[in-house]
Amino acid sequence: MTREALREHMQLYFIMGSVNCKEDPVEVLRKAIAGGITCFQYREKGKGSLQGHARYELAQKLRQLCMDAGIPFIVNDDINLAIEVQADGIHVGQEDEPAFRVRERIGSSMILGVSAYNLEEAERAAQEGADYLGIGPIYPTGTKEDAKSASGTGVIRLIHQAGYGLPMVGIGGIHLSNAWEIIQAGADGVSVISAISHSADPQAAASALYTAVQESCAAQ
Ligand SMILES: Cc1ncsc1CCOP(=O)(O)O
Ligand SMILES: C=C1C=NC(C)=NC1=N
Repeated sequence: MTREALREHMQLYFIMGSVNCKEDPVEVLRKAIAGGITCFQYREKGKGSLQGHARYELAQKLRQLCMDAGIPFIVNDDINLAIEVQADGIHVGQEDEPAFRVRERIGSSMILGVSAYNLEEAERAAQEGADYLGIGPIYPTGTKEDAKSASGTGVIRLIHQAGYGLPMVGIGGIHLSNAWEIIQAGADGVSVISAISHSADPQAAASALYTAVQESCAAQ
């Protein structure tokens, strides 16, 4: 996938695992896709997350939905699972395996996403061959227990101005009301968990977010 195609897919990047969903994760993803998400990450983490065969089974089902919809299916942290289900990509955080080692394992065909909290981490990720950056937490979030303190959109502006040219999304506490600020700061899109996964109507939530991002991009 070209960098520009990937940039397009970064517009509305939904992330979730069974822990983040009140109803069946497969149904939540189906509705989110119907609402217009442009990328999906399977992040099965935290208390009560699935392991072993159940984890693999769910990954396979979610991957099939993404394949049918033509959107990238990314796996968080679990490189073995990503390879096993032939995911389109893998996303790693700063406390996971170093990006350059992940790249060695997955080769150049898979998408490699890297989390960055500040300019220094973004710089290192760019040097180590990341295909896109996830910057955050931007706003306070209750979804990731060990999240660092919310940095605000300044760090997105800083990284955008550094001009690495990498597609990037903001993440952390992003909702309909603040999505425009992420784009205005220079990100190519927004990444959300609870704004969609906790919604009573994931399709409507995704659709409204997608429209907000589209309008913000047009205003840039
Ligand atoms: C995985 C992750 N990384 C930084 S914040 C976060 C959680 C984002 O969840 P939400 O969109 O519900 O705030
Ligand atoms: C922590 C994360 C930051 N950014 C993205 C896109 N995914 C993540 N899991």
